[in-house]
Amino acid sequence: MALRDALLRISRKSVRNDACWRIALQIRTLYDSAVQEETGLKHAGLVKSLREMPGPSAIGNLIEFFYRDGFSRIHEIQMEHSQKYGKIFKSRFGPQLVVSIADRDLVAQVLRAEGVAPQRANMESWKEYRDMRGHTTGLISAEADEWLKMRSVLRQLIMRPRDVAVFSDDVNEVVADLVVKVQKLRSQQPDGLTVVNVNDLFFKFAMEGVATILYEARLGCLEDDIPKMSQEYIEALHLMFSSFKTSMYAGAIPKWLRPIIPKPWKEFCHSWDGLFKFSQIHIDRKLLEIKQKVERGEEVKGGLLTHLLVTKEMNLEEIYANMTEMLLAGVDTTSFTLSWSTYLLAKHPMVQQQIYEEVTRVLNGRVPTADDVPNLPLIKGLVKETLRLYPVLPGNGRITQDNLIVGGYFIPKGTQLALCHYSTSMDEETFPKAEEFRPDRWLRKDTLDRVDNFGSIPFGYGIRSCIGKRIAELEMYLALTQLLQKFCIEVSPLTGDIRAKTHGLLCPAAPVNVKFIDR
Ligand code: HEM
Repeated sequence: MALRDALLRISRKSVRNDACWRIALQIRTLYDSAVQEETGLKHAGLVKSLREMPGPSAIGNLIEFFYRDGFSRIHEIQMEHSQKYGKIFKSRFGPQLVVSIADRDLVAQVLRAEGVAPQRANMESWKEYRDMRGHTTGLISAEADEWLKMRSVLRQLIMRPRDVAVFSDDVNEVVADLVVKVQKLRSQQPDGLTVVNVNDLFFKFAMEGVATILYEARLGCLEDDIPKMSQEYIEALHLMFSSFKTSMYAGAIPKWLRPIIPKPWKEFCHSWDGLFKFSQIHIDRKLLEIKQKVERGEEVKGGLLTHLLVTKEMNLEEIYANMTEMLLAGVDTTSFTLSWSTYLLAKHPMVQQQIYEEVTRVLNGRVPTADDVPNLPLIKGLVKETLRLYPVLPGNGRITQDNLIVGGYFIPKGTQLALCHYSTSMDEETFPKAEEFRPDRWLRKDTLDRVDNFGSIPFGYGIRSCIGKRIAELEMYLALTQLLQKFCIEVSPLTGDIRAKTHGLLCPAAPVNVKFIDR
């Protein structure tokens, strides 16, 4: 497959020498005929069909998920099934057939072959809610041209590290509040050191951090008295995730059953109402501010939201929808990763010391900025390694837009794929001693030592990958660096070994309680 990718990338421009170009063309022609032969092989029965693909039975799956609470063990089931059935297997969920791919190279093949507007999954319930309320779809739920248009606008603004570097000072203000909050919370405990359920704190930090960038506003989530509106939003967000299963059922339960089982759909709509309302209030407020400035003849300057409102590259409904979806996507993902990072640091004091020494050497006590990040490879390694061990999205979906041959199977257009990132992250071949927490495995000593990225792609890959990756990274790098500068992080006796569970996202199955001891 590497050959296939290399051949597809060959262009007249990239091969200047005529002789080389002719050879390249000949190889490509040979390859094309091999592919045709492969397609022929399918007809001759040599490429296997989906019917021949192994996988658990539909009834087995039903028992696993509904009776044995498989929804909270999706990552473990992924591992079990890939060990039992191989790197590519099929599962049936009611009428839905899903082909799971748990091999680094096959995942790479699928993602590299994507077209201009890849489709992630069936988002019917999200679309239905939006149609019902007259909202448009945002990046997560949009497809095709509608998605492409919004994605082209947003990718110009937040996809590169230098795009988000301008938010460094704003994020640092939030980090300063986080540090104060750590001090306050630990002082309320008998030992004066422990922060109980650190995820609660990181949730508020992540919400405050991402809102500072998205809405250019502070929400007050880290204050002692959280403003009512922010509190309501937090509740709506919790409802969305705590009722994850119900939200899933909301999509899975056919419409005609809703009068008999109304709760899931009602809760689903109720939490979305809260999320949209919150975004609208903040966006309308900014819009009014801009209008007043224009009326007064003042210059309008600002960040992401101001840019979108002033340039009108998206209409107001699209801005509402995207801000709502980005805020939703940016809070739990970031906070779970921060919780896992602190848990891992607390559990591995030697590793923590190594990272602390890097931070001290590079910064010499100064507050870090985005410009310092390239000089803090172990901080980057810490985040990468955390996301390898605990990818918040343990799997990702795609609906194939062409017929594909993957792993010797013919996969027709329109098939739902599940890319098993958790399994590939734990593959010993790509990551020796995969169970171990080793941020230094990500240091690029030389090219031979580099870990192949497709083994661990927690933000996805390519045109439909996470649009908030750089924002999340900036928040996490700045927060972890400053926490390490200020505190030695230790496990509290209240916390034993914590397993991961899936609750929509991969999260700690028990509260993470850690001690923050002044350095
Ligand atoms: C640790 C933090 C995060 C992780 C691990 C993460 C991971 C992901 C993944 C795996 C996807 C799916 C990519 C694909 O289908 O290939 C995704 C999509 C997305 N993420 Fe994130 N994310 C994080 C933080 C954020 C933040 C902070 C934001 C917003 C500021 C955000 C906004 C989005 C959006 C809007 C999409 C949909 C993109 C599209 O369909 O075009 N994410 N994220």
